[in-house]
Amino acid sequence: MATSKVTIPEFQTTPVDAIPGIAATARNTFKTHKTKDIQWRLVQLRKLYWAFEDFKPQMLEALQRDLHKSQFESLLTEVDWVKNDCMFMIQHLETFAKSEKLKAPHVPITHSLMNLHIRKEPMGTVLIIGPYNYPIQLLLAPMVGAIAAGCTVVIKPSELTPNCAMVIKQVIEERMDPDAYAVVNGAIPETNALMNEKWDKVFFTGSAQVGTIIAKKAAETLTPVCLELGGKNPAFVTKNANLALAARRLLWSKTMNAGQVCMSQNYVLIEREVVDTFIQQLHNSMKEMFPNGAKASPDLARIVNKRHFQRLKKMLDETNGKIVMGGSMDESELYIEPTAVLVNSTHDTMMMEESFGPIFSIYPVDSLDEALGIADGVHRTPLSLFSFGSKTENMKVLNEMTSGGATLNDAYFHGSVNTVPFGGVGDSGWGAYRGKASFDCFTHCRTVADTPGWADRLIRVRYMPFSFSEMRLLQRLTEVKPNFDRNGTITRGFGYWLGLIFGLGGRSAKGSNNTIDRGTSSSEVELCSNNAQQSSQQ
Ligand SMILES: NC(=O)C1=CN([C@@H]2O[C@H](COP(=O)(O)OP(=O)(O)OC[C@H]3O[C@@H](n4cnc5c(N)ncnc54)[C@H](O)[C@@H]3O)[C@@H](O)[C@H]2O)C=CC1
Ligand SMILES: CC1=C(/C=C/C(C)=C/C=C/C(C)=C/C=C/C=C(C)/C=C/C=C(C)/C=C/C=C(\C)C(=O)O)C(C)(C)CCC1
Repeated sequence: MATSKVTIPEFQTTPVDAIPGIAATARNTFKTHKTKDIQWRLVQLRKLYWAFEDFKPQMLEALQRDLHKSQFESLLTEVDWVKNDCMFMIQHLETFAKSEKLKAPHVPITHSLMNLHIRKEPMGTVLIIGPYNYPIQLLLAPMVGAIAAGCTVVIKPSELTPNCAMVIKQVIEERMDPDAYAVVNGAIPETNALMNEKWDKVFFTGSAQVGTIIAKKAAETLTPVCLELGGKNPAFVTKNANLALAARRLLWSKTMNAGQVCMSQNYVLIEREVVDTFIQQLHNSMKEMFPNGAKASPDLARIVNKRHFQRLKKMLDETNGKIVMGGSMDESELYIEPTAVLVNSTHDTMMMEESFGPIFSIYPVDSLDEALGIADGVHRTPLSLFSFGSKTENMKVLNEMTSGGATLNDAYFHGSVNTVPFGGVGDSGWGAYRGKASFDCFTHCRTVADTPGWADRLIRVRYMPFSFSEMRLLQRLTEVKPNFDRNGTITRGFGYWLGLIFGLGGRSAKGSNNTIDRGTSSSEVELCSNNAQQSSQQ
């Protein structure tokens, strides 16, 4: 456990002129193909698991020094989190990495002899850039995915959490294969030097502003990127919500890591008639969580540095709203009390800026429709949203507004599970990771056909000179007749009525007797998810 006897080396940036060599080593190692061996990857993941166990005291101490993070939070959301990630990958890697045989309905009968399958191949050499708020988890969890996928990896921790950055460097350099994995420490010059290198994928977690710089630079070499960015996340609270529960859970979201959580709520849109009760419930929850006051609590983290402290203070100084909970702060300790501000304009600083701290606004509305309109105007594609209302109201929120992820009747619980996909939508992020999605994120799904020589006569139709009689045979085998007319309306053909009468049909409306049913929705084959992801995002 954390102790002040633990020594952590002083922060040192990596010399900029060493960076091309570090990237070249990782690229050359990938070319040796050694990281492609599944057993080799498993050994790396096992080593990482034990490194996390053995370096636990240093990690807990570093998190305490950088963010004043309590041991409880550090274990739950950083150290144990990554250990659990390692175990999940170790247990499932062989399944994830298996080639997928492609068959019907994805493959037409005419192509069934060509042994179509998807090979799961590592993308290559990847760069992972991390933020400061979860300096260990948000760097190492993607790295687990990259190791599992068979990539070589260079990681760049945030310079704002220097103790964590140095412990991570020590962990990787002492315990992992130095030719395949490396850590570069530094800030903008070092990140720029890294971005001048050619990568097979860049995985970035951080602000939308820096994410834009990274995406632009990566576009110059058509390098794919996964971006995990911030957002102005709304919470909706209606008069049908359990207000005590909503208050406790939304306060929880602003106390974990002192609200420095990209998916925590920025603002709460709440029906006017329950605003007072909700505020009262927030006070009750504050008393329960912090019986001696928030400042005295050993559990509450601090703001990472003076710049971010001043940023949050400015939001509170410039608001036209009224502080209805909290409001105290102490710069010498980088402490800000969990704070709620009642506002009445979307132009308020508390609505316009991403909080990324223990402060949030409460905005009274007359209806859920009004709330949805406001949220759409503030940020159309937030990273997360939360809805506290009746079942019907929660479904309305889900149906009418998108977000990277969402939780009903709670704060960011969808993002508190390390094995389910996590990511943004639109300008809150491109791509997803965690669980199998972490493996997919760094995997190229390569479709391969292996056409047997003896089948050449059967598939002669493709060769010139073309023959229309052979084409008619091909059409008979492959053509699927539509079960809809030119207006897009389903037509109920003879087959449908016959099926209905004999109790066989009605499940799907088939248009004509000639329809070849290849299935429409469900598939027996789990197609590699990365293909769909890549094409929808680039
Ligand atoms: N979607 C997600 O999973 C998460 C998103 N975030 C977002 O990250 C932000 C807070 O984290 P920060 O560390 O402050 O983000 P940041 O964007 O300032 O820094 C992230 C990384 O980029 C590097 N960097 C900073 N400025 C750069 C520049 N001009 N050129 C090249 N590299 C640069 C930093 O050294 C750091 O490693 C918030 O906006 C938050 O919403 C944070 C955590 C998780
Ligand atoms: C159900 C059964 C049992 C009881 C189980 C219980 C009580 C489970 C409770 C689990 C809870 C409350 C877990 C809470 C976890 C919160 C976490 C891990 C938060 C994580 C936050 C993170 C990682 C933040 C990330 C930030 C990011 C990405 C960001 O800035 O964007 C029994 C009693 C065990 C019996 C069996 C059944």
